[in-house]
Amino acid sequence: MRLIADNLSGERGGEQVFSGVGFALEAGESLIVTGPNGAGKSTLLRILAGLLPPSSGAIGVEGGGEGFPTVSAASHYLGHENAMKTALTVSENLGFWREFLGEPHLECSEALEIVGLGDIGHLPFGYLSTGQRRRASIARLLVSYRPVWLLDEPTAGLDQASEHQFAALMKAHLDDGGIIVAATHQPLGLEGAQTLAMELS
Ligand SMILES: Nc1ncnc2c1ncn2[C@@H]1O[C@H](COP(=O)(O)OP(=O)(O)OP(=O)(O)O)[C@@H](O)[C@H]1O
Repeated sequence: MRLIADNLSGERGGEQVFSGVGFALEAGESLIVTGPNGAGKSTLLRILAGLLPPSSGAIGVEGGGEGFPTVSAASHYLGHENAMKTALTVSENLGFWREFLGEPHLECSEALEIVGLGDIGHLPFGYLSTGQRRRASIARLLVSYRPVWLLDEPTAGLDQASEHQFAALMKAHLDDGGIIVAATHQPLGLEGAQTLAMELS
């Protein structure tokens, strides 16, 4: 599979935030997006995820087959918000996403074990600490399969051990032929990643 972005521009509130962004990622490759607050990293990820339209340019996947014909169909999007209901348990939240997203991959219990939350699946999501909430959201990447992971500051709130654990998960995804685009202010430990440094316009 190949993910291609060609000469993309993005705007918010009628103002151009970035222009001329292009890249191509093959299976197993990753792109780290850096830049100051407001440079447009989240805007770019939301455009890739299909949540916002580009103001110009094109994005697409090649080789996604019938299952993953577009970038949005092929992608998991992990935004700043964790997209979990605070009153439901961690397991109920993950179970919802597994069913809603389809392409079942790991069982919820397995995914929670992997992110170190195996003991607290029964707790309401709202009881979790900031880092535990992020880890539960990372488990969402594992319960349904998507070849492309779009990650917006994925390690925000994680302690060092969880950062290392997440780096290993990303590496496994890439070794498995996945593709990652991640916006970050912190090193993510992805060796050989392409980089895109966005600037304030
Ligand atoms: N809904 C909106 N309406 C108008 N302007 C917006 C909206 N959302 C974001 N912006 C503006 O778009 C610009 C880019 O924001 P964006 O969130 O993409 O930046 P970022 O690089 O991800 O920043 P950060 O590092 O703080 O997460 C900012 O100037 C922001 O104020």
